[in-house]
Amino acid sequence: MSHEVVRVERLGVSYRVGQVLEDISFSIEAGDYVGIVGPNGSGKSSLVRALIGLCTICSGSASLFGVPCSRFDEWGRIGYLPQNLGMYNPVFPATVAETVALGLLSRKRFPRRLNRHDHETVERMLEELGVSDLKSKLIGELSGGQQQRVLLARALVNEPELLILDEPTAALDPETRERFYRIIADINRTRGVTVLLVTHDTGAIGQHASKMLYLDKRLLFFGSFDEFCLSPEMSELFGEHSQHIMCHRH
Ligand SMILES: Nc1ncnc2c1ncn2[C@@H]1O[C@H](COP(=O)(O)OP(=O)(O)OP(=O)(O)O)[C@@H](O)[C@H]1O
Repeated sequence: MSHEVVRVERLGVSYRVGQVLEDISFSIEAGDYVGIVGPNGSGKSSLVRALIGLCTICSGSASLFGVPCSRFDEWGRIGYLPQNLGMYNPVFPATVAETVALGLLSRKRFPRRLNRHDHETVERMLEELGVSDLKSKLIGELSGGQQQRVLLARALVNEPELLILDEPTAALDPETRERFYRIIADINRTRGVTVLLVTHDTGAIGQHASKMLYLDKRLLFFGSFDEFCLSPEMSELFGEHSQHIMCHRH
């Protein structure tokens, strides 16, 4: 039985302004923790967004759990934490607890109602991410870092099999960032959840990722973390200093 979670073949992605990704091919197995790196504007967010149908695939193909992305609809198996913060208007009419509870609806069939067990699950997740005391506040009233924690709780509440995190720690203070990475590493190790992490945070990726994917419109590297550290091409592209920090801390 195949344990392939993501397969991408000769993928191209374009916006109205033109093509931003070309000829990308790789596959990710269940339990992998993949660090996606590359310069600003290299297409990292576009790649993960294409997987979940948020931008247009103009050539090639991509599949999730063996199903072409265009037909995939088991969204409860995926937790996604988008890059953009501050997307909630201060008067957006949802509390923190309601926002996290929304994450549970994707696994439910009609009528999509939450039961007592669901509410307990939400409480537990809020607790785990240290935001229980904020649960009755409107999501738009929180700081960027607090919103980020709540959105992570929403991404995790379903116990997803694939977790896609797009620069998740940008707004977090150092202590919360550490805690955040510990939680992700823990669910990867103990529950075998596959993780795709887009980040510029070289230290964190060195501590946790088992595989690396380096993009710059094209796929310039995909392989194990150790191969990445030994690659002279990556030293040149990534910068010896960044590569050293990353590899030294592993
Ligand atoms: N919605 C959009 N419409 C048009 N062009 C876009 C859109 N989103 C991204 N782009 C363009 O696509 C290219 C890749 O952007 P993307 O956000 O995928 O890069 P990234 O590697 O995630 O960058 P960063 O590290 O800065 O977050 C950039 O040139 C960007 O301007």
